[in-house]
Amino acid sequence: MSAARLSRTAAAPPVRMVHLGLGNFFRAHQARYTAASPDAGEWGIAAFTGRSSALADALTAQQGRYTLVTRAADGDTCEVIDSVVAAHPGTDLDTWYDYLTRPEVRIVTLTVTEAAYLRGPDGGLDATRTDVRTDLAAMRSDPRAAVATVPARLAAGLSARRAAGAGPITVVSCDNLPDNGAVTARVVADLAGLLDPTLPGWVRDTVSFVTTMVDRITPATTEDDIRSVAEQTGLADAAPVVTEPYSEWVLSGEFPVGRPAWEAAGARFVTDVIPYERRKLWLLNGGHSLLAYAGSARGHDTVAQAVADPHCRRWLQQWWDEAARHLRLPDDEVTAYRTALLERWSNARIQHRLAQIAADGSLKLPVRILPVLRAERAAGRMPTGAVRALAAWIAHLRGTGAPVNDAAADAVLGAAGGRPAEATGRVLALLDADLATDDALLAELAGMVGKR
Ligand SMILES: NC(=O)c1ccc[n+]([C@@H]2O[C@H](COP(=O)([O-])OP(=O)(O)OC[C@H]3O[C@@H](n4cnc5c(N)ncnc54)[C@H](O)[C@@H]3O)[C@@H](O)[C@H]2O)c1
Ligand SMILES: O=P(O)(O)OC[C@@H](O)[C@@H](O)[C@H](O)[C@H](O)CO
Repeated sequence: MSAARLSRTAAAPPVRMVHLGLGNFFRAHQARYTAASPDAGEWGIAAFTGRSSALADALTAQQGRYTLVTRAADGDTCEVIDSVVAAHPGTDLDTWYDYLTRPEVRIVTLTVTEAAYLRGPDGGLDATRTDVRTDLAAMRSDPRAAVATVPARLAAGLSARRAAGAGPITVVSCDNLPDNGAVTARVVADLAGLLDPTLPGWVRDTVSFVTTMVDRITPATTEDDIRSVAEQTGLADAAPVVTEPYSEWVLSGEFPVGRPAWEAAGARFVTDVIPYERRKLWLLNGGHSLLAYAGSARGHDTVAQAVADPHCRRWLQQWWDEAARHLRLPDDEVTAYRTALLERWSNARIQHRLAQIAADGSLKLPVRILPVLRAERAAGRMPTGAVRALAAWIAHLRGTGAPVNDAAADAVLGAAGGRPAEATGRVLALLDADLATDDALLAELAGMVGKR
């Protein structure tokens, strides 16, 4: 007998939120918080993929519903999430503009990866990029053009909202970037200013950019996951999501036109998100990046395998000791987070691939590792844990461990070849020109790269 399909039995909530970056994390996190809020019946989400239609088609066939599998070390819990009421391919710009011009649509959330913000060396939009220039030209000839980049989709959508008089809206970035609200505001304002000098002022007065720290380890779905969901639930779900039990969402900023009661589902609203963000970006994401390069170089495929390796675990503790010195949080809170991380990562039933985490190191290491490295060097110390993470990444660019998949592959691969002493200097200069003049650091780094 074939399994029953997932479908909606009650009326879908009205669309009042739009999401860009329909993938696994959004479905394990923001969509789950929304579904678990007491006012879920008022807040439906229309979600867009980056470009492709595969996930949008699969979800449309299930009326947006999907199974969220919370995978603990000792078993699974399956629940059906129904806050996503429409799923669209990212290329469907007509529908994107349609939602953004509706006054009842109050929130846009984002999980588009670090690379999608298209920042230049000064942290603002890199307007020299071909894709940005192409979008800009298209927007100038048609305000509802089929633009491709995330800053252009946001700026064009907001411009259409202004033209429609649809009023204020809140944009919530849920990507792993420090101060992600300000980053989003900056790239949108930069693009808006190039399009129409009056648009940045309207955006500043009308659009609230909220900063968030998001945490829930959510790997890519496998064929085994799809089979296991059918066995456990008796329902045929083409697009389930597997996630860990731990979940955290800390937000800071205004929602002038309302939001779901996410706090009732466990989210926390604070005035300063920075300490939480650093704790997570340095300890979890920085630790992940270290394991992605150093662990895959030792032959491991998953986080759970790497963290079970005493060498990797020692390197991790060394990195955490260095990072912890610069966190503005009570020691016991940091210790508890470290303990929780080891427990989370040791859950071998979560198959989090090191190759997935290894992608885009050129964008991740500056955020996850370099702030600690700089602070340690300024204090006159040589932070071996941070240097090891960087050295393992450079070795990965030179062919060790997980395959290279990086938004800046041409530049970093070009710099990483040749003798370790010169290669390390060239690669570091791409990340931070000042650090690349630190001779003691370069010698330490080249020594570690040379050993691999
Ligand atoms: N997976 C996790 O454990 C996790 C946890 C915390 C935060 N995040 C954040 O969420 C992001 C997405 O993770 P995921 O697991 O959902 O990945 P995913 O691959 O399942 O989905 C990513 C989504 O972003 C879109 N996208 C990718 N590049 C884009 C681009 N350049 N422009 C527009 N859209 C683009 C994709 O098309 C897809 O819709 C991460 O990069 C990270 O910033 C993920
Ligand atoms: O999702 P990315 O590619 O930014 O980073 C990979 C992992 O470090 C990340 O997904 C973590 O699992 C996540 O941030 C945990 O909350």
